[in-house]
Amino acid sequence: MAAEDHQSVHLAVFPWLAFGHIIPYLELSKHIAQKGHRISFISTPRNIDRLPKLPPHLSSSIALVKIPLPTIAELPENAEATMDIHGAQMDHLKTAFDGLEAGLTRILEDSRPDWILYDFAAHWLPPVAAGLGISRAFFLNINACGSNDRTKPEDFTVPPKWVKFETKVAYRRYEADWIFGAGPGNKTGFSDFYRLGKVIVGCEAILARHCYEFEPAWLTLLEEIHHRPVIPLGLMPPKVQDHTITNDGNHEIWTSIKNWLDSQNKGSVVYVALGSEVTPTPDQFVELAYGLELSGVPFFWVLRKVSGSDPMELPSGFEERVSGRGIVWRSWAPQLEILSHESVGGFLTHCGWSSIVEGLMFGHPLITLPFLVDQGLNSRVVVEKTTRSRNSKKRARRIVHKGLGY
Ligand SMILES: C[C@@H]1O[C@H](OP(=O)(O)OP(=O)(O)OC[C@H]2O[C@@H](n3ccc(=O)[nH]c3=O)[C@H](O)[C@@H]2O)[C@H](O)[C@H](O)[C@H]1O
Repeated sequence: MAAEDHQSVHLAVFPWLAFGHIIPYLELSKHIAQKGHRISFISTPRNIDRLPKLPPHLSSSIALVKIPLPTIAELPENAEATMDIHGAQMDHLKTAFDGLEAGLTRILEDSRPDWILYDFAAHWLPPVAAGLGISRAFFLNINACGSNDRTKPEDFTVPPKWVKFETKVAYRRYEADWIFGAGPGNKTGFSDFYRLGKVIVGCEAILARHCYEFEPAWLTLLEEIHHRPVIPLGLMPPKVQDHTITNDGNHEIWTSIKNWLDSQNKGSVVYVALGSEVTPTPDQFVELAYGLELSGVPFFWVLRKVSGSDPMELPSGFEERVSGRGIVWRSWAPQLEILSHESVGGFLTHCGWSSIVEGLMFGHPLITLPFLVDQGLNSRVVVEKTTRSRNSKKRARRIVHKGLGY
């Protein structure tokens, strides 16, 4: 709603620490600021410093507010900026995130925004905001089917009993076990689903990075089971220029990557990336390397540097054997730029929701390799939705762009 139709409102925006959340939250903040409203975008200093540059005309409407993450001995120095953490360290990161409660409460007490837009992890936030008279919305930037809670692993391997429409979207048993393993075993004792349940119960509206054109059933179900308005925002396909993480020496990086892509045949390269939170086990990692080697196709593999776990060694002689045909990239990659290059012809993805949207917006065939959280569901939803039609590439592009009226 444009501000001139109503008075301008002030929204505090508080995403989870991974860039798969931060980027869509920042995109949404820009759309809202564009309508004449004021934003306080809150995250840790390192994440704020790495945000893509704001468009000059919005910089006065979007305040970037830094809130230092409490230091936890078990966490590497810049854990939230790189997400190069795994297993128990993710639990420690969520404990550190919970340690932001006092600082965020002070920010809200001082600035008194009209609304706060928050993410799945801040289970403690709704009562704090309600106590200050601040209205609350939860921005669900994962697939709508990822938010339906269950109570034990086996419940996850079939669609929930309250789903009345035909679907095969459910977890594999190993994915369901991961969810429970990430829950009771972790330091804070909260599983992601516990956090999700608390933030949904505590909000007055759910904004969803989704659109009825992609699939209406889960969105409608969300409203029915949570008895709250669900506002689909569309799939929010980002613009390349709005996506570039700053101060990572981007221009030189992109130039070197582009030169290699330019040397490959059109549509020949498989782009391989597992988002900002996934750390494969050493065995999974080696299997992925052998798979790429045996495929015989050119590839660009974004390889997560892992801290605090077993060394992730590539099979001996791997890089020599694939030299010239495959690139192993060991730091943050300009993903959107790479996906936009004409030499890329396929995307092997962990099925993080942002990566799926980005793969679909360029009409790339997706090779789905889900690992955790909602990724298994995202994989099944995409397969269920985009393989039905004859020309799924065109349909995928159309759905993504129609979703936000692009
Ligand atoms: C939403 C949810 O949060 C997490 O997202 P995660 O960061 O892992 O993955 P994406 O959602 O693809 O988001 C990753 C984002 O980082 C960008 N990127 C990543 C790596 C890189 O080297 N360069 C980049 O530009 C990428 O373009 C995308 O925008 C969980 O997985 C969850 O499953 C997912 O649905």
